[in-house]
Amino acid sequence: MNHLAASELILNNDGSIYHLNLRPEHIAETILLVGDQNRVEKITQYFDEVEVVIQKREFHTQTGTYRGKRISVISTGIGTDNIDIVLNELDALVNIDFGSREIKKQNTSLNIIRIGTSGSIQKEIPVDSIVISELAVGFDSLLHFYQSDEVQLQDFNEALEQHLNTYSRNSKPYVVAADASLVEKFNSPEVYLGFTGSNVGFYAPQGRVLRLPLRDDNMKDKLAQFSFKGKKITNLEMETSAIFGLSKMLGHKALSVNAIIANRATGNFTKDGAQAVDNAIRYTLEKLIS
Ligand SMILES: O=P(O)(O)O[C@H]1O[C@H](CO)[C@@H](O)[C@H]1O
Ligand SMILES: O=c1cc[nH]c(=O)[nH]1
Repeated sequence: MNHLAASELILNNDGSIYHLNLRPEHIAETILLVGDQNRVEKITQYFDEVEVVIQKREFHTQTGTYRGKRISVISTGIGTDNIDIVLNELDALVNIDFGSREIKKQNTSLNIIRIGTSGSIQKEIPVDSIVISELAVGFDSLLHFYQSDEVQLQDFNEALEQHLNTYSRNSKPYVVAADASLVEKFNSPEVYLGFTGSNVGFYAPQGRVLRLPLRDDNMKDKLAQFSFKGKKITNLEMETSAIFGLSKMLGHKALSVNAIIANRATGNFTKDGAQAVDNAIRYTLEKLIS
Protein backbone atom coordinates (compact mmCIF):
# COMPACT_ATOMS: atom_id res chain seq x y z
CA MET A 1 0.00 0.00 0.00
CA ASN A 2 1.21 3.49 -0.88
CA HIS A 3 1.71 5.56 2.28
CA LEU A 4 1.37 9.25 1.36
CA ALA A 5 4.21 11.35 2.80
CA ALA A 6 3.61 14.36 5.06
CA SER A 7 4.73 16.68 2.25
CA GLU A 8 2.18 15.26 -0.23
CA LEU A 9 -0.99 14.68 1.80
CA ILE A 10 -0.67 17.71 4.06
CA LEU A 11 -2.74 17.61 7.25
CA ASN A 12 -3.04 20.37 9.82
CA ASN A 13 -2.51 19.68 13.54
CA ASP A 14 -6.24 19.19 14.09
CA GLY A 15 -6.31 16.45 11.43
CA SER A 16 -7.88 18.68 8.77
CA ILE A 17 -6.73 18.90 5.14
CA TYR A 18 -4.26 21.69 4.40
CA HIS A 19 -6.14 24.44 2.52
CA LEU A 20 -9.80 23.62 3.08
CA ASN A 21 -9.16 23.11 6.82
CA LEU A 22 -11.82 20.36 6.84
CA ARG A 23 -11.95 16.89 8.36
CA PRO A 24 -13.90 14.08 6.65
CA GLU A 25 -16.94 14.45 8.93
CA HIS A 26 -17.32 18.11 7.91
CA ILE A 27 -18.52 17.46 4.35
CA ALA A 28 -21.63 16.03 2.74
CA GLU A 29 -21.66 13.90 -0.42
CA THR A 30 -23.40 16.72 -2.30
CA ILE A 31 -21.14 19.75 -2.68
CA LEU A 32 -22.05 23.15 -4.09
CA LEU A 33 -19.02 25.16 -5.25
CA VAL A 34 -19.16 28.93 -5.65
CA GLY A 35 -16.40 31.37 -6.54
CA ASP A 36 -17.32 34.16 -4.13
CA GLN A 37 -16.94 33.41 -0.40
CA ASN A 38 -19.87 35.73 0.36
CA ARG A 39 -22.11 33.58 -1.84
CA VAL A 40 -21.90 30.68 0.62
CA GLU A 41 -24.38 32.29 3.02
CA LYS A 42 -26.58 33.35 0.11
CA ILE A 43 -27.16 29.61 -0.32
CA THR A 44 -27.24 28.41 3.29
CA GLN A 45 -29.79 31.13 4.22
CA TYR A 46 -32.28 28.69 2.67
CA PHE A 47 -31.05 25.70 4.75
CA ASP A 48 -33.06 24.12 7.60
CA GLU A 49 -29.90 24.25 9.71
CA VAL A 50 -26.14 24.79 9.36
CA GLU A 51 -23.89 22.43 11.37
CA VAL A 52 -20.39 23.39 10.11
CA VAL A 53 -18.87 26.83 9.40
CA ILE A 54 -15.13 26.79 8.62
CA GLN A 55 -13.02 29.27 6.68
CA LYS A 56 -9.36 29.42 5.68
CA ARG A 57 -8.18 31.90 3.06
CA GLU A 58 -10.82 32.07 0.29
CA PHE A 59 -12.15 28.60 1.14
CA HIS A 60 -15.31 29.16 3.17
CA THR A 61 -17.35 26.03 3.94
CA GLN A 62 -20.80 25.63 5.41
CA THR A 63 -22.49 22.24 5.76
CA GLY A 64 -26.11 21.81 6.68
CA THR A 65 -29.40 20.42 5.45
CA TYR A 66 -31.82 21.73 2.85
CA ARG A 67 -35.26 20.12 3.25
CA GLY A 68 -33.56 17.20 4.96
CA LYS A 69 -30.76 16.76 2.38
CA ARG A 70 -27.21 17.21 3.71
CA ILE A 71 -25.25 19.62 1.50
CA SER A 72 -21.87 21.36 1.80
CA VAL A 73 -21.29 24.75 0.20
CA ILE A 74 -17.66 25.71 -0.42
CA SER A 75 -16.15 28.81 -1.99
CA THR A 76 -13.25 28.22 -4.35
CA GLY A 77 -12.10 31.76 -5.10
CA ILE A 78 -11.31 32.56 -8.71
CA GLY A 79 -9.62 30.32 -11.26
CA THR A 80 -8.77 26.74 -12.18
CA ASP A 81 -5.58 26.82 -10.06
CA ASN A 82 -7.85 27.00 -7.01
CA ILE A 83 -10.01 24.20 -8.41
CA ASP A 84 -6.91 21.97 -8.45
CA ILE A 85 -6.68 22.49 -4.67
CA VAL A 86 -10.39 22.17 -3.92
CA LEU A 87 -11.04 19.03 -6.01
CA ASN A 88 -7.93 17.18 -4.81
CA GLU A 89 -8.64 18.02 -1.17
CA LEU A 90 -12.35 17.16 -1.42
CA ASP A 91 -11.42 13.82 -2.96
CA ALA A 92 -8.82 13.20 -0.25
CA LEU A 93 -11.46 13.87 2.41
CA VAL A 94 -13.59 10.97 1.16
CA ASN A 95 -11.13 8.62 -0.56
CA ILE A 96 -7.94 8.72 1.55
CA ASP A 97 -7.70 7.37 5.09
CA PHE A 98 -6.09 10.25 7.01
CA GLY A 99 -5.00 7.88 9.81
CA SER A 100 -3.05 5.39 7.70
CA ARG A 101 -2.39 7.91 4.86
CA GLU A 102 -3.46 5.25 2.38
CA ILE A 103 -5.98 5.38 -0.46
CA LYS A 104 -9.21 3.63 0.56
CA LYS A 105 -10.18 0.44 -1.28
CA GLN A 106 -13.79 1.56 -1.61
CA ASN A 107 -14.22 4.90 -3.41
CA THR A 108 -16.92 7.46 -2.63
CA SER A 109 -18.36 9.46 -5.52
CA LEU A 110 -19.40 13.03 -4.73
CA ASN A 111 -21.96 15.18 -6.54
CA ILE A 112 -20.14 18.45 -7.25
CA ILE A 113 -22.19 21.34 -8.63
CA ARG A 114 -20.80 24.80 -9.30
CA ILE A 115 -23.09 27.83 -9.06
CA GLY A 116 -21.20 30.69 -10.71
CA THR A 117 -21.54 33.93 -12.60
CA SER A 118 -20.69 34.02 -16.28
CA GLY A 119 -20.81 36.06 -19.49
CA SER A 120 -22.79 34.85 -22.51
CA ILE A 121 -21.13 35.13 -25.92
CA GLN A 122 -24.30 34.32 -27.88
CA LYS A 123 -26.75 37.18 -28.32
CA GLU A 124 -29.76 34.89 -27.92
CA ILE A 125 -28.68 33.88 -24.38
CA PRO A 126 -29.62 37.03 -22.46
CA VAL A 127 -28.49 38.44 -19.13
CA ASP A 128 -30.37 37.04 -16.12
CA SER A 129 -30.80 33.63 -17.78
CA ILE A 130 -29.38 30.36 -16.47
CA VAL A 131 -27.01 28.15 -18.47
CA ILE A 132 -26.43 24.52 -17.46
CA SER A 133 -23.07 23.45 -18.88
CA GLU A 134 -23.16 20.05 -20.56
CA LEU A 135 -19.68 20.64 -22.01
CA ALA A 136 -16.74 22.81 -21.01
CA VAL A 137 -13.54 23.85 -22.73
CA GLY A 138 -10.49 24.77 -20.68
CA PHE A 139 -8.11 27.40 -21.99
CA ASP A 140 -6.03 26.90 -18.86
CA SER A 141 -3.39 24.17 -18.85
CA LEU A 142 -4.41 22.38 -15.63
CA LEU A 143 -5.67 19.12 -17.10
CA HIS A 144 -2.53 18.69 -19.22
CA PHE A 145 -0.48 18.07 -16.04
CA TYR A 146 -2.57 14.94 -15.33
CA GLN A 147 -2.97 11.72 -17.33
CA SER A 148 -6.23 13.14 -18.62
CA ASP A 149 -6.41 12.11 -22.29
CA GLU A 150 -9.25 9.67 -21.63
CA VAL A 151 -11.58 12.26 -20.12
CA GLN A 152 -10.94 14.78 -22.91
CA LEU A 153 -13.19 14.82 -25.99
CA GLN A 154 -10.38 14.58 -28.52
CA ASP A 155 -12.55 15.22 -31.59
CA PHE A 156 -13.75 18.49 -30.05
CA ASN A 157 -10.16 19.38 -29.05
CA GLU A 158 -8.93 18.98 -32.61
CA ALA A 159 -11.85 20.82 -34.22
CA LEU A 160 -11.45 23.72 -31.80
CA GLU A 161 -7.69 23.92 -32.19
CA GLN A 162 -8.05 24.10 -35.96
CA HIS A 163 -10.82 26.68 -35.77
CA LEU A 164 -9.08 28.99 -33.29
CA ASN A 165 -5.54 28.70 -34.64
CA THR A 166 -4.35 29.64 -31.13
CA TYR A 167 -1.00 31.36 -30.55
CA SER A 168 1.55 28.54 -30.29
CA ARG A 169 2.72 29.53 -26.78
CA ASN A 170 -0.81 29.27 -25.35
CA SER A 171 -1.87 25.93 -23.89
CA LYS A 172 -4.06 23.74 -26.07
CA PRO A 173 -7.79 23.86 -25.26
CA TYR A 174 -9.27 20.73 -23.69
CA VAL A 175 -12.96 19.78 -23.91
CA VAL A 176 -14.64 17.81 -21.12
CA ALA A 177 -18.22 16.84 -20.34
CA ALA A 178 -20.48 17.26 -17.33
CA ASP A 179 -22.01 14.20 -15.72
CA ALA A 180 -24.85 13.18 -18.07
CA SER A 181 -27.25 12.16 -15.28
CA LEU A 182 -26.87 15.55 -13.58
CA VAL A 183 -27.41 17.37 -16.89
CA GLU A 184 -30.64 15.43 -17.37
CA LYS A 185 -31.80 16.13 -13.80
CA PHE A 186 -31.09 19.88 -14.09
CA ASN A 187 -32.36 20.48 -17.63
CA SER A 188 -35.76 22.17 -18.02
CA PRO A 189 -37.50 24.69 -20.28
CA GLU A 190 -36.39 27.39 -17.79
CA VAL A 191 -32.67 27.05 -18.66
CA TYR A 192 -30.28 26.90 -21.62
CA LEU A 193 -28.02 23.89 -22.07
CA GLY A 194 -24.53 25.20 -22.80
CA PHE A 195 -20.89 24.70 -23.67
CA THR A 196 -18.85 26.77 -21.24
CA GLY A 197 -15.40 28.23 -21.89
CA SER A 198 -13.15 28.50 -18.82
CA ASN A 199 -10.43 31.10 -19.21
CA VAL A 200 -7.21 31.92 -17.37
CA GLY A 201 -8.25 35.51 -16.83
CA PHE A 202 -11.19 37.90 -16.95
CA TYR A 203 -9.76 40.45 -19.38
CA ALA A 204 -7.60 39.48 -22.40
CA PRO A 205 -8.25 35.73 -21.98
CA GLN A 206 -11.98 36.52 -22.37
CA GLY A 207 -11.34 39.06 -25.14
CA ARG A 208 -11.91 42.15 -22.94
CA VAL A 209 -9.93 45.30 -23.71
CA LEU A 210 -9.49 48.15 -21.28
CA ARG A 211 -6.01 49.67 -21.90
CA LEU A 212 -4.02 46.68 -23.14
CA PRO A 213 -4.43 45.44 -26.72
CA LEU A 214 -5.15 41.77 -27.41
CA ARG A 215 -2.81 39.44 -29.26
CA ASP A 216 -5.83 38.17 -31.23
CA ASP A 217 -8.64 40.70 -31.72
CA ASN A 218 -10.94 38.08 -33.23
CA MET A 219 -10.68 35.48 -30.47
CA LYS A 220 -14.07 36.17 -28.83
CA ASP A 221 -15.85 36.14 -32.20
CA LYS A 222 -14.05 32.96 -33.22
CA LEU A 223 -15.18 31.33 -29.97
CA ALA A 224 -18.77 32.41 -30.58
CA GLN A 225 -18.66 31.11 -34.17
CA PHE A 226 -17.25 27.67 -33.32
CA SER A 227 -19.76 24.92 -34.03
CA PHE A 228 -19.07 21.18 -33.89
CA LYS A 229 -21.50 18.27 -33.69
CA GLY A 230 -24.31 20.80 -33.21
CA LYS A 231 -22.67 22.42 -30.13
CA LYS A 232 -21.72 26.10 -29.84
CA ILE A 233 -19.71 27.73 -27.07
CA THR A 234 -22.29 29.66 -25.06
CA ASN A 235 -20.61 31.41 -22.12
CA LEU A 236 -17.28 32.27 -20.49
CA GLU A 237 -16.14 32.00 -16.89
CA MET A 238 -13.07 30.69 -15.06
CA GLU A 239 -13.54 27.31 -13.29
CA THR A 240 -15.92 24.81 -14.93
CA SER A 241 -13.47 22.98 -17.23
CA ALA A 242 -11.23 21.99 -14.32
CA ILE A 243 -14.19 20.92 -12.17
CA PHE A 244 -15.50 18.67 -14.97
CA GLY A 245 -12.07 17.25 -15.87
CA LEU A 246 -10.83 16.51 -12.34
CA SER A 247 -14.23 15.15 -11.26
CA LYS A 248 -14.30 12.71 -14.18
CA MET A 249 -10.75 11.50 -13.45
CA LEU A 250 -11.48 11.08 -9.74
CA GLY A 251 -14.87 9.37 -10.23
CA HIS A 252 -17.12 12.22 -9.05
CA LYS A 253 -20.20 13.63 -10.82
CA ALA A 254 -20.02 17.28 -11.79
CA LEU A 255 -22.27 19.98 -13.18
CA SER A 256 -22.09 23.77 -13.56
CA VAL A 257 -24.99 26.20 -13.21
CA ASN A 258 -24.21 29.64 -14.65
CA ALA A 259 -26.04 32.85 -13.76
CA ILE A 260 -25.55 34.96 -16.89
CA ILE A 261 -24.68 38.48 -15.73
CA ALA A 262 -23.12 39.84 -18.95
CA ASN A 263 -23.88 39.46 -22.63
CA ARG A 264 -20.65 40.02 -24.51
CA ALA A 265 -22.36 39.97 -27.91
CA THR A 266 -24.76 42.81 -27.11
CA GLY A 267 -22.65 44.64 -24.52
CA ASN A 268 -25.35 44.29 -21.81
CA PHE A 269 -24.72 43.75 -18.11
CA THR A 270 -27.40 42.68 -15.63
CA LYS A 271 -29.16 45.39 -13.65
CA ASP A 272 -29.48 43.09 -10.63
CA GLY A 273 -26.64 40.59 -10.26
CA ALA A 274 -27.76 39.53 -6.78
CA GLN A 275 -31.17 38.53 -8.15
CA ALA A 276 -29.59 36.65 -11.09
CA VAL A 277 -27.42 34.65 -8.68
CA ASP A 278 -30.34 34.04 -6.29
CA ASN A 279 -32.39 32.63 -9.18
CA ALA A 280 -29.59 30.18 -10.00
CA ILE A 281 -29.26 29.23 -6.31
CA ARG A 282 -32.99 28.55 -5.85
CA TYR A 283 -33.16 26.66 -9.14
CA THR A 284 -30.24 24.44 -8.06
CA LEU A 285 -31.62 23.74 -4.57
CA GLU A 286 -35.02 22.76 -5.95
CA LYS A 287 -33.46 20.45 -8.57
CA LEU A 288 -31.29 18.82 -5.91
CA ILE A 289 -34.28 17.64 -3.91
CA SER A 290 -36.60 16.89 -6.85
O1 LIG B 1 -18.98 34.22 -9.67
P1 LIG B 1 -17.87 33.20 -9.68
O2 LIG B 1 -18.33 31.88 -9.19
O3 LIG B 1 -16.63 33.67 -8.97
O4 LIG B 1 -17.47 32.98 -11.23
C1 LIG B 1 -17.06 33.96 -12.15
O5 LIG B 1 -16.76 35.21 -11.58
C2 LIG B 1 -15.34 35.37 -11.41
C3 LIG B 1 -14.88 36.56 -12.23
O6 LIG B 1 -15.57 37.71 -11.91
C4 LIG B 1 -14.73 34.06 -11.89
O7 LIG B 1 -14.53 33.20 -10.79
C5 LIG B 1 -15.77 33.54 -12.84
O8 LIG B 1 -15.73 32.17 -13.10
O1 LIG C 1 -18.04 37.86 -18.37
C1 LIG C 1 -17.88 37.25 -17.31
C2 LIG C 1 -18.81 37.36 -16.24
C3 LIG C 1 -18.55 36.67 -15.08
N1 LIG C 1 -17.45 35.93 -14.98
C4 LIG C 1 -16.56 35.81 -15.99
O2 LIG C 1 -15.53 35.14 -15.85
N2 LIG C 1 -16.81 36.48 -17.13
